Amino acid sequence: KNKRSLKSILLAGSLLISGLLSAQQPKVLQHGAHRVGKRTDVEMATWRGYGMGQFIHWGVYSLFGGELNGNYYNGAAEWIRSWKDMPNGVYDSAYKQFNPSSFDATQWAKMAKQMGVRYVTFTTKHHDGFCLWPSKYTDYTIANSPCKKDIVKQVVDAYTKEGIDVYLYFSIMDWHNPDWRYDLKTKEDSVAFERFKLFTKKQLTELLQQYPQTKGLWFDGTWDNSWKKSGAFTDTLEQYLKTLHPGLIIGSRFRADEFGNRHVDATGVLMGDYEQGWERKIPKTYADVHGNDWDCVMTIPENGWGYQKKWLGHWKTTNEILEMTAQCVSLGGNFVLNFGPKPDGTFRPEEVEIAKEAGEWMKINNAAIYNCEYAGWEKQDWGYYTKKTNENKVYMIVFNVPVSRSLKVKPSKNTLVDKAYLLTAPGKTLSLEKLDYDASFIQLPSAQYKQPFVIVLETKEGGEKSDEQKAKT
Ligand SMILES: C[C@@H]1O/C(=N\OC(=O)Nc2ccccc2)[C@@H](O)[C@H](O)[C@@H]1O
Repeated sequence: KNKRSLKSILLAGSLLISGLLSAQQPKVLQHGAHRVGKRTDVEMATWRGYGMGQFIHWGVYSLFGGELNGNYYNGAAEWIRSWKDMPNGVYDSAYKQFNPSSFDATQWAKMAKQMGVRYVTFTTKHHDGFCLWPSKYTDYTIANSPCKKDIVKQVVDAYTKEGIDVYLYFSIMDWHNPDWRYDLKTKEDSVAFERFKLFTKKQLTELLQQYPQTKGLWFDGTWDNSWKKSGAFTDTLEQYLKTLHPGLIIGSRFRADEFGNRHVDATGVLMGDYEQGWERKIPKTYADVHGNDWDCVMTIPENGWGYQKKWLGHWKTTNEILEMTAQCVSLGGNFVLNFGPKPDGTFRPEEVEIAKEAGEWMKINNAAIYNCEYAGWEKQDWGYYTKKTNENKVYMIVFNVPVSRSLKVKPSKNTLVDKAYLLTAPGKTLSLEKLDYDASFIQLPSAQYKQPFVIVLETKEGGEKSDEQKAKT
């Protein structure tokens, strides 16, 4: 009798515990992702084909360039207001000196066009709360600086005129707004943050209404508890913005679900139109992107997005930047390079040089970057494959020529290479030496390969047998 009752107690206990555990795993989320898999509309297809983009961080922080009284801030220059050696009064009055005498949005847009970027993400308001457009909802804007110009409008108009799509960076975290909260611990916190959420909605509405050419919003400053506790609000706000601006593209850094998860909701689905977590890092393999759209945002120096008087450590060469671009496109993403204009509105000479050199390469080789996707072929040491979307063309972007000058090519299953030639010499077919069932060597003509270059592989179905067919022979 005792044994039986003990058994029934244990059984009841285990049912209770498993019930509680399963209660923590939500079956259906109210405020999680509303779509599984990639967006399939034309706006997102355009975004997917960009290949290369430009990021621009510009604002009051640019005045300091990471330095104050001869001392350098040991962090990202656009965070200098948070430096313990920066008296708030000094930073918060600095906007009265913001007067970029050499700012010329058309020049910026032409440099970007020459570089070959297809989209730009521009800082409308960074964490410091200073607005580069004349917002009606705060005095802390460009309208009350000596500059007075509507910088956002000039950038949107100039880049759009050059055929470069514009995305607006917006920081939710706003150090200047007294209603901003890092966390919601008290009733007062919640009352203030309700005001802050309304302020945020109003500013985003005015950005989309005043700059309707905008293709998307790049959100930042959404990692604090106050925002993570506002999952329902972020969901409602995202749906409101997309209703206000059909086709709008918003990445995964915006939303939180009702459990405070960001980027990926409690059921493991990405919230947002693309993964926005690849910041200064690139996925190693295609598996790492989990079938999502994504882009990588990258600084030229090791870190730091706003103008920095001194670039600490290593800054990337043009070839490194081209290789990162090829690497991102080869894994189905876009590569976005950041520029930090100086307070006067001009760029550092290193940035101008990189834009020029990258542009010279892109002018010749952009077929392997624009409207290309993951090819699914086995990666080889010589470089990266990209595949032209909706065409039987695979590109080899070659960075490392082996001493043998033989480049190994192993097409994906049931794909044959019909023809191979240098992108710059389509009339001269390259010889393909069959190695075994599924690989070939392309023998490069003897030459000095000083620059990365592209080989075009025209493909067709057939050829390589499947494993079970092989087994029969
Ligand atoms: C693009 C950068 O974005 C930021 N922060 O990004 C992140 O916090 N990134 C992040 C954090 C954790 C994981 C992955 C990315 C900003 O603070 C910075 O000033 C710059 O605007």
